Amino acid sequence: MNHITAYIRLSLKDIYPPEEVKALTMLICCDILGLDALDIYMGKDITLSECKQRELENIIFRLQKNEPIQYIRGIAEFYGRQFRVAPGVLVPRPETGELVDLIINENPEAKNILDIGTGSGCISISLSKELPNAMVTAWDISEEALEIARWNNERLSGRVVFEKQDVLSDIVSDTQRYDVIVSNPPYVTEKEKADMEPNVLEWEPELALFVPDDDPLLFYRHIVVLGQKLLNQGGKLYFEINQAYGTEMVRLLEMNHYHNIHVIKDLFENDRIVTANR
Ligand SMILES: C[S@@+](CC[C@H](N)C(=O)[O-])C[C@H]1O[C@@H](n2cnc3c(N)ncnc32)[C@H](O)[C@@H]1O
Repeated sequence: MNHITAYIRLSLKDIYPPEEVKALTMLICCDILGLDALDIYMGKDITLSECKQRELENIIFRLQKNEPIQYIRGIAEFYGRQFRVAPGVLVPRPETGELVDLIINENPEAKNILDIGTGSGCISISLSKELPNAMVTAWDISEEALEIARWNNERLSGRVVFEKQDVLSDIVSDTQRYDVIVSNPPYVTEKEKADMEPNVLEWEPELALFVPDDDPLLFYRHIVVLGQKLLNQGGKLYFEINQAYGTEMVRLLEMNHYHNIHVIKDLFENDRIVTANR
């Protein structure tokens, strides 16, 4: 092991699990400092320039404060592309990539798609890239998120139209009709805060994460009602959900006259996606 990897591992070993320390070490050395992966594996001793040494110390300092590596880099990988991220938007998760994959496979001919709560734009931009015939609209309440999403859309040559909309408001202005509505809305209850990792709790935006304990389906309740107005007949809803509420989601959709309701498990065997037709 060279002295750079030894320094990184020693600095992080009390904060992150061993596998994560290994992954972070490679990412810092290769993707951020630009060192050669083979040199690192071979344990070749490398001397950093003064500027790179300072950069390394800054990264370690931020990681020790639990800042997500994606915010430190300003980049998160999602569905094969790099999205700009900053503390104003949620870091896209791999489970959300499964949602995108499902929509692409099931709706190759979709013409109009709406993404509610777009954050970095990871879902909407991926869909607009992968489904070139679809017009994609994306809403968020946060100006900060919309600014980052627009930036990602431009850099990735997406074709998404972004709108500031509060989905909880009764006067959502939209005359368009959609084949698909997708949403990964806030779904973590306040009581679940106790089980959350500090890199999420202390750094990611509350607005993107939390719902009241006494109304965990707050966003879904509004979106299923909206779906009855905005979806074409036979159009489809796709939700990412809190794993604790699969059964309640099915009941909510049944009560609102949706059919063909499916709950799909994620890579970790948790209820994570719900789909239904209008
Ligand atoms: C869980 S994040 C999802 C972000 C992104 N779609 C993703 O999957 O990574 C939820 C998003 O909903 C937005 N949001 C919160 N309240 C909202 C509201 N009332 N109306 C519209 N968007 C809202 C947040 O700003 C945040 O970007």
